[in-house]
Amino acid sequence: MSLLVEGLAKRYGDTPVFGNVHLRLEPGEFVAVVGESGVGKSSLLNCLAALDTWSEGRITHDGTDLGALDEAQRAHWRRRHLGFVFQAFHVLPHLDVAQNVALPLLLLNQSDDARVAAMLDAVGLQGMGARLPASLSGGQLQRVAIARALVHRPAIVLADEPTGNLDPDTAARVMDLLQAQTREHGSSLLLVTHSDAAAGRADRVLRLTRSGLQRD
Ligand SMILES: Nc1ncnc2c1ncn2[C@@H]1O[C@H](COP(=O)(O)OP(=O)(O)OP(=O)(O)O)[C@@H](O)[C@H]1O
Repeated sequence: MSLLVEGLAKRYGDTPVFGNVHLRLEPGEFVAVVGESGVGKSSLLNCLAALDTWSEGRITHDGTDLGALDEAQRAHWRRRHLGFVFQAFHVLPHLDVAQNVALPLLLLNQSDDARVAAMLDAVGLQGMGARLPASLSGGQLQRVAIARALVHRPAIVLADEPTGNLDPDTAARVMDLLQAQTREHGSSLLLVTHSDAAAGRADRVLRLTRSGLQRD
């Protein structure tokens, strides 16, 4: 069930962003991607999530060539295999906490209130399911986002600067949680970060430059 990236290149129009990116993300592995601002880390993550297209190369997951899927098939692949955590949380403001966490299961026709409640417990938000996001702190919102990214037990969790908006203590607690939860579910975790503290927790740290992705 590894995610394999071979010779990936990304351009926006005629402007190259990165090229020659190779990566094998193994089940259960935690990889951090670091790199200068603007080098294309978020663009790479969007390619890995099949949210954006790439200019050259191949991404395969468990033998499925993501580039060969049409839009509907990509969406299906994302729903089934992927959890995504963003710096800006991206919880839906008009849904309550439990409804936000339940969303991936709903989209898979696998609604499971007990699983949602267990996930809220696991991230320390027990009893807060009926609260609206506007009434939560940044750390609490990021825990909602982590619960939502993991509730459907995805094989791959992609996290783009998930602690970027949090103070150091809250960031450390959110990272503890993200690591514990991905470990418990056997998910691979790919984390894009500017934080040395967050990167230092990873099994491997890779640096993205214009010419590829290398061990830091
Ligand atoms: N949709 C787009 N169209 C054109 N250029 C884009 C687009 N998205 C990003 N870029 C450019 O591609 C480059 C890489 O951007 P990206 O956000 O992936 O970098 P990053 O490494 O994640 O940066 P940061 O660490 O600051 O978040 C930047 O020069 C950015 O301006």
